[in-house]
Amino acid sequence: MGGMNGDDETRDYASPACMAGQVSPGHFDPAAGASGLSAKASAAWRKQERARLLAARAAMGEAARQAAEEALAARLNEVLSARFAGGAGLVLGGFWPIRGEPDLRGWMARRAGLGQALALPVVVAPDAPLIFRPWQPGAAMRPGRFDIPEPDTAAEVMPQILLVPLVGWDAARFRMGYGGGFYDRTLAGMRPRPYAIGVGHAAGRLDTIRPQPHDEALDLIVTEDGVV
Ligand SMILES: Nc1nc2c(c(=O)[nH]1)N(C=O)[C@@H](CNc1ccc(C(=O)N[C@@H](CCC(=O)O)C(=O)O)cc1)CN2
Ligand SMILES: Nc1ncnc2c1ncn2[C@@H]1O[C@H](COP(=O)(O)OP(=O)(O)OP(=O)(O)O)[C@@H](O)[C@H]1O
Repeated sequence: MGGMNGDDETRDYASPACMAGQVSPGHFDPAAGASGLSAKASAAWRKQERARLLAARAAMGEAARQAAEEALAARLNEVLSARFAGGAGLVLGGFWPIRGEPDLRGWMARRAGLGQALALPVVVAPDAPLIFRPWQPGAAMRPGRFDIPEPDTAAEVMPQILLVPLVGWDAARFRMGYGGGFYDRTLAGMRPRPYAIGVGHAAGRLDTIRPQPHDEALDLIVTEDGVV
C-alpha cells in the first residue's frame, strides 16, 4: 500500500467501483419486465410453469371441474349485473373450451337466451391479433387453426366485454396462456379496448407471472373462488 509505483498500487475503496455483479443480470436487459428477469429467463420459466399448471388442470376430477364451472357462471353473472347492468346490448366474447379450460358453453347459451350477443375468437395468422365472429347456441362451427372450432360465418364483431381463458394468473391481473401471445396482441390493438375478464381456475394462481413489456394486464380475474 502507498508505494510510489502507480501501476500496481491498490486502494481500499469504501465500496467496489461497480456494483453490477451484485444485482440481477436482468436489471441491465432493456427487454426485461418488472420482474427484473431477462426476457429469455422469463420465457424459460413460463414454459415450465405453463406445463406444470396444464398438467395439474388435466388431473382435476370431473366433480371439481363441474363445481368450478357452476361457480364461475354464477360469478360472471354477478360481474355482468354489477358492472354492465346485465350487459344486454353489449357483445360478450367467450371461448370454446380446449385443454381442460372451464366449459362455459352452457352459460353462454343461457346468456344468449337473455338477449346477450356473443362472439368467439378466431386465429387468422400466427402473429396477428384475434378476430371475433358472432356465435349463438346451435351455430354451425368449422375447425379453425389449432383445430379449435370457430363459427362458420364470415361475419365479424367487436366484443365490448371479453372473457380471456387463463392457464396462470397473478394478483396484479397478469395472465399466462398457451404462449402464442394472441390475447396480448389483441388487447394491445383493439380500439375501443374491451373490458377484459380473465377466467380460470383458482389453482392457476402464481405469486407473479413475471410480466414482460408485452403483457397486458386484465381488468378483472374471475375464478371459482372469487374475483380479483
Ligand atoms: N379456448 C381457447 N380458444 C382460443 C385461445 C385460448 O387460449 N383458449 N387462444 C388464445 O390464445 C387462441 C388460440 N391460441 C393458441 C395458442 C397456442 C396454441 C398451441 O398449440 N401452441 C403450441 C406451442 C406454440 C409455440 O410455443 O410456438 C403448443 O402449446 O403446443 C394453441 C392455441 C384463440 N382461441
Ligand atoms: N403486442 C404484441 N406485439 C407483438 N408480439 C407480441 C405482443 N404480445 C405478445 N407478443 C409475443 O407473443 C409471445 C408469447 O407471449 P406470452 O408468453 O405472453 O403468451 P401468452 O399470453 O401465454 O399466450 P396466449 O395469449 O396465446 O394464450 C411473446 O414472445 C411476445 O413477444
